[in-house]
Formats: sequence, C-alpha cells, structure tokens
Amino acid sequence: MSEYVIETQGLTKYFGKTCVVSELNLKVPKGSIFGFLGRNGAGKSTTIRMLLGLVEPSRGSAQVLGKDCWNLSPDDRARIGYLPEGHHVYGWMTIEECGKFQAAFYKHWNASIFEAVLSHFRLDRKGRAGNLSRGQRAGLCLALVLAPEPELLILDDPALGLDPVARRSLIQSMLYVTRTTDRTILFSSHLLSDVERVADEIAVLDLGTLRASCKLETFRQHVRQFVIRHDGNEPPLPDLPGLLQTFRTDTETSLTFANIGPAEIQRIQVLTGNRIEEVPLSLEDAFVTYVGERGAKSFFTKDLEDVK
Ligand SMILES: Nc1ncnc2c1ncn2[C@@H]1O[C@H](COP(=O)(O)OP(=O)(O)OP(=O)(O)O)[C@@H](O)[C@H]1O
Repeated sequence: MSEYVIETQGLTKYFGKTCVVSELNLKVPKGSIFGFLGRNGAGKSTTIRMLLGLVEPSRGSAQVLGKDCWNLSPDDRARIGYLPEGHHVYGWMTIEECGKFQAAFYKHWNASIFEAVLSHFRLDRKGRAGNLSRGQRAGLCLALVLAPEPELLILDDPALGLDPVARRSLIQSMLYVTRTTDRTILFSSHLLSDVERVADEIAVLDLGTLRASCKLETFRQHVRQFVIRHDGNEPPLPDLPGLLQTFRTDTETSLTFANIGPAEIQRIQVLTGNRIEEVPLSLEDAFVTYVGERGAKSFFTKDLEDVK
C-alpha cells in the first residue's frame, strides 16, 4: 500500500448548484494524526462522508486504504472506524449491551480497550445509553469505535460537547491508538488547542477549497506575527507581500504574514529602525488570521497549498 492511507484527486461535491467541496487534493500519511480544520460550513463533514462512500462525489476520486471510496467492500469498511458528528446511540440499550451489540459486527474486538475508554469517561456499564449526557455519549461512541482497533479512524468533531477533562481523555486515547500501532487518525475539530496538542499534520479547508495541507509545524512557521512599537507616529509601511492582517493601537502596530521571507523582515526592520519584534502565535491565532476576512484568497492557494 502507498505511504498515504487517504488520497483524493480533484474531489468535488455540488449540492444542487452550490459547490461545497472544490477540487480537493488531499494526502493523509500512514501513521499520522491528521487535523482537518475549517470554519463552520467549510465542507469537512461532506468530505469525510465522501471518503466513507456515504455521499457520492460530483467529480474527482478518492482512495481510502488503497481502495476507491465509492466501492468499499464490507471488509474494507471493517478496517475503518468512523465517529460521526452528533454521537448517536441506541438509547434503550445499557452501555454493556451497546458494546455486545457492536462487537457482533466485527471479527476483532478488543474488550480491554472498550473497558479502558469507559473507565476514562467514568461510565456505569449498567446505565442506559439514552440517559447519558452529551459528553458521556461521546465517550461511549469513542469506546465503540476504538474497540475494533481499526487501521484508520475518522472522527468528525469528536470533542464537541466534551468537558476539558474528557477532551484530555480523548487526546490520550488518540495518542495511545497511534503510538502503539501503525494506525492513522483523521479528525475534524474547532478546538485548535487540542489540535495543537495532538496533530502532526493539518489541512485547512476554506469555503470548500484546500488552503493548506502540511505538517502542523510548517503551518506555524509560515504564519508569523510581528509587533512594531512606536511613540504614536506610526512608521510608514509599504504594501508588504503576504500581509494577512494589520492591527493598530496608539503605540503598537501588529502585522501578521503568511510566508514572509528574511528579505521582507529586514526591509521592515530598516523602515522601523529595528523596533520590530516577533510574537509567537498559537495555532488558533494563526488559523483565525489565515482564514479570516481578508480577501486575497488566491495568494493562500498559491503559497501554502500542498506544502510538504
Ligand atoms: N445534504 C446536503 N444538502 C445540501 N447542502 C448540504 C448538505 N450537506 C451539507 N450541505 C452544505 O454544505 C456545506 C458544507 O457543510 P459541511 O457539513 O460539510 O461543513 P463542515 O465544515 O463540516 O461544517 P461544521 O464545522 O459546521 O460542522 C454547508 O453549507 C452545508 O449547508
């Protein structure tokens, strides 16, 4: 099999006349924890559903575990664990019964993983699934999806509704799964501090278009913020290439760039008399600026898409 567990070529989806996923070329390396990022409505769930053969692509193709996503056999599907948004459960079953019911669908079922995740989330095996809180339901669903030990885990917004402790359990489970075996996780999330803790690769989808797909570190190295301190007389700044955002106060101007080079930094240093200082950006700050309101979108595609 290729070094990628997921590969898409020009994957596109229209709902009616609206294009919600456009010409997506995605590569998810085997063994990675891959964060799939994008604002609400960016097209993440639709992409995930196409990868699982649940929604038919309008154009393009995708291979999952080396197989065409639209023709996955039951055996192929058994190698993929999918945690959909919403965390649906059969409410009338006890947690124990949910486990037995799910286990019957799989050749392989690791009961100790199931138990360990339930314990992490402090779930009472005799309790009814229908009585669980949103976060507890997410824990049960996670236990159900991890126990078959799938080669590829696809988690659609798994942290939604989880408290900080439960989110940490989720992260630990994700790390455990990929650290002990050659397994891959693709997950979507809006909680970028979690993504920062766990992901080694990310893709950024914006209005259905891939704006970046690279190592987490690469993304952070390419989106940088500088602060210029001044005494109220703001230094003149020419049109700077890659400038994503400017924020001014009476004594500071902060500039955020994508792909700024050493020559441009030196130019600003000269213009500002060296009163420039780089400030570290969290993934959340970098992401918000990157997919923010500034219009020059073609610039992003050109410079950060498929950076490896
Ligand atoms: N079955 C459908 N019919 C019509 N439009 C749809 C359908 N499913 C999704 N959409 C639209 O496609 C766009 C992308 O939706 P999608 O659920 O893929 O986004 P998302 O990135 O997962 O968003 P979120 O982060 O809010 O979950 C949205 O504008 C949504 O309204």
